[in-house]
Amino acid sequence: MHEAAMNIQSGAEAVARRTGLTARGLCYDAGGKRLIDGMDISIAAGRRTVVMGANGAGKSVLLRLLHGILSPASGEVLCEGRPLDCALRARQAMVFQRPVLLRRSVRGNLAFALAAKGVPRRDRGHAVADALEQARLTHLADRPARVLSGGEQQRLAVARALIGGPDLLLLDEPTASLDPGSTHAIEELIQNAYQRGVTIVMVTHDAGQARRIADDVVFLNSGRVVEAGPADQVLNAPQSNAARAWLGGRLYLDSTP
Ligand SMILES: Nc1ncnc2c1ncn2[C@@H]1O[C@H](COP(=O)(O)OP(=O)(O)OP(=O)(O)O)[C@@H](O)[C@H]1O
Repeated sequence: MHEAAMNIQSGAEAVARRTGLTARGLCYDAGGKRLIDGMDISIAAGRRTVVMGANGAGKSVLLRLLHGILSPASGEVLCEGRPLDCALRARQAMVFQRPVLLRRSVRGNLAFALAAKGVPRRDRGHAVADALEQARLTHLADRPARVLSGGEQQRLAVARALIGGPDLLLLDEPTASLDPGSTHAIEELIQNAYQRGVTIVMVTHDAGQARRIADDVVFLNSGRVVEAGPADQVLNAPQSNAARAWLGGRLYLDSTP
C-alpha cells in the first residue's frame, strides 16, 4: 500500500516522521507595506500551535509563508533545519478559511487528493471510506461538493487535507463561520490528526477554541510576534499589552507590543 494511504490508517508512520518549522527573521512586503516584520517562530513537532491576534495582524500571511505559497522578502522558513523546498512542502497541508473544493463529488475530492499524491487507484477506496467516516460525510459521499453546507464543506476540506497523510497541518480559521456542532466536528478531526502525530498550526479568533486545542500560542500584533509560549501561560497570564487587551476583550489600537 502507498505511504500516503497508510498514514491515514496508522499513526505510527506519522509519529516517526514528526515535522516542526522554524521561521527566522521573516519579513514580507505587499502594497508598499511591511506586513510581516522580522518574525522568529518555532513550531514544535508533534504539538498544536495556535496563532492569534487582531484582524490584520498578519496571521494569514504568516501561514502562507510557513506553507511556502508566499516567499519572504527576507528571512527564511526552515523545516528540520533545511529551507522549505517542494519535497518538504509536500509533507504539509493547508486548510483555508473559505474551503477551496473541486467541481466533483465529495468522494471525488478525496480520491483526487490521493491521486495527486500518487496513490494507485486500487488503494484509494479504503482510505476514502475511512476519511468519509471520520469526517461524518459518508451519507454525502456522492453529492457534488459545491452543494454542501459551509460546515460540511469545511469538514471535507479538512478531511481532504489529511487524506494524503501530511506531517504538518496548517489551518486558517477553519471554524470561523461554523455553528457549535460543526466546530466540534472540525476540532475532532484536528485532535485525531494530532493523536496520530500530525503537527498542528491553527489560526483562530476564538479564545475558547485556543484553550481546547493549543499546546503553544503565538500572539501577533502589527506583523510582529509580541508573545509566544505555552498556552496556559499566554492565555492565562499574557505579558504583552496587545495580548492582554485582546484576551480581555478590549480594543487595542496601539501598534507597540
Ligand atoms: N497582497 C496584499 N497586498 C496588500 N496588503 C495585504 C496583502 N495581503 C495582506 N495584506 C494586508 O496585510 C495585513 C495582514 O493580513 P492578514 O490577512 O495576514 O491578516 P490576519 O491577521 O489574518 O487578519 P484577519 O484576522 O482579519 O483574517 C492586512 O492589513 C491586509 O490588508
